[in-house]
Amino acid sequence: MNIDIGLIRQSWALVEPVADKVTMHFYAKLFADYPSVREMFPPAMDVQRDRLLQALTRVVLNLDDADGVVDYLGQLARDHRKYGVQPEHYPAVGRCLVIAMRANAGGAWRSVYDTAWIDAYQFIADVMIKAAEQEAAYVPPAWNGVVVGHEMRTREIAVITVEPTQPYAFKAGQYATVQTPHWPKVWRPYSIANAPRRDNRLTFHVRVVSGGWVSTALAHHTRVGDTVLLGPPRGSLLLERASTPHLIFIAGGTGLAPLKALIEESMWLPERPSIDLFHGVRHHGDAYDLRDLRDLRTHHRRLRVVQAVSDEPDEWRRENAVDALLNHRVSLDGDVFVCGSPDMVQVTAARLLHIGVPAHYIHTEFTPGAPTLVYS
Ligand SMILES: NC(=O)C1=CN([C@@H]2O[C@H](COP(=O)(O)OP(=O)(O)OC[C@H]3O[C@@H](n4cnc5c(N)ncnc54)[C@H](O)[C@@H]3O)[C@@H](O)[C@H]2O)C=CC1
Repeated sequence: MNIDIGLIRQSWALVEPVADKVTMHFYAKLFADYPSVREMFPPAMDVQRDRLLQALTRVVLNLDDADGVVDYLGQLARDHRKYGVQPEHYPAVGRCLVIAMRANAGGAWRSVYDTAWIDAYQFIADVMIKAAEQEAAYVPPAWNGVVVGHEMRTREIAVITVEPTQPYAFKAGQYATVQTPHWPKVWRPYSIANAPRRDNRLTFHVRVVSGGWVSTALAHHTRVGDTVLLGPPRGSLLLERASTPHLIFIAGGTGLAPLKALIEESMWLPERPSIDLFHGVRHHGDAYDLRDLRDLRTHHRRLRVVQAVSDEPDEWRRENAVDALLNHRVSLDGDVFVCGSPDMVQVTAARLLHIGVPAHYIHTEFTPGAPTLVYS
């Protein structure tokens, strides 16, 4: 890696305080000079701008960990295949990025920064192009899926089953990004709520988020027989992270989805772990999956399911999932998997640490520095 890390960091420090302006400038320049690139992006660019910023920040901060940066860029490239990114797009992006940084550095930009960024960007582009090409040999950029099941479990939560038209290999606990024909180019991640099945089907738990384009389209404007696009499976909330015979699963709302997949997978293990699942919802009516969870219990004798209700005014015992765990005096002797909103995950992990659960027993999808997932 032939990059002057010192110059990159110096120049980044100049533009980081105005990073929002840099990204706006970058996209304006890119779309003005290369209009055909515009159609690869969604109509509203806010989420996309944040992603570019997160990615750049991460690369700049980690340049001295060459292996880590290469892994990260490779993943980024594989994720970008579904947007239709081609090798010829990279020089355009690199050129506009340098122009945008220079224009927003308040006159302090030096010509040596140009050279440093051209070298750094060449390295980034080489790694990404190679990673995308390697994967293209055996994995499609996206999968077509037919909706084969659509059930409104509450007014705001749909359970949707999709059958990809080609084999879709994933691990229990992973998520897929989903695009509906209602919102071309807009992708949102949803956890797959089942372990891999012979019928190749994937089930998603979709809660309508206020103002959420994809969640509204999927829940309210999608029917059996409609098609969606699926991105490749991602995520590391996997059962292989666990090492103990007793597992504790703490789910908030539709954060239940990946944990349910892990329960299904655990049923195939030669030595089934015992599992305590605490599912927190705000109101009784939000307990959208009780029937399926009861069904799972009849097949998994070592599974216990506790439904906790946190915001019901008439409930004598209002508790979230982690309160319920403590109230049930469960022995905290095993791996704990937590999934829900980013706040819920953070608060729950902090409480678990506080009550003495070792950090290496706590598993979440949100790792520091990783881009936050937006389920809307
Ligand atoms: N649909 C999916 O595939 C997945 C969804 N998620 C995320 O899970 C979340 C689910 O949201 P909803 O269903 O609306 O449920 P919600 O977040 O409104 O509430 C579910 C439960 O979590 C508790 N909770 C919420 N915030 C908390 C906090 N800061 N501290 C402690 N407890 C808290 C609530 O009291 C309630 O018991 C969303 O943020 C979604 O993005 C995460 C993974 C997968």
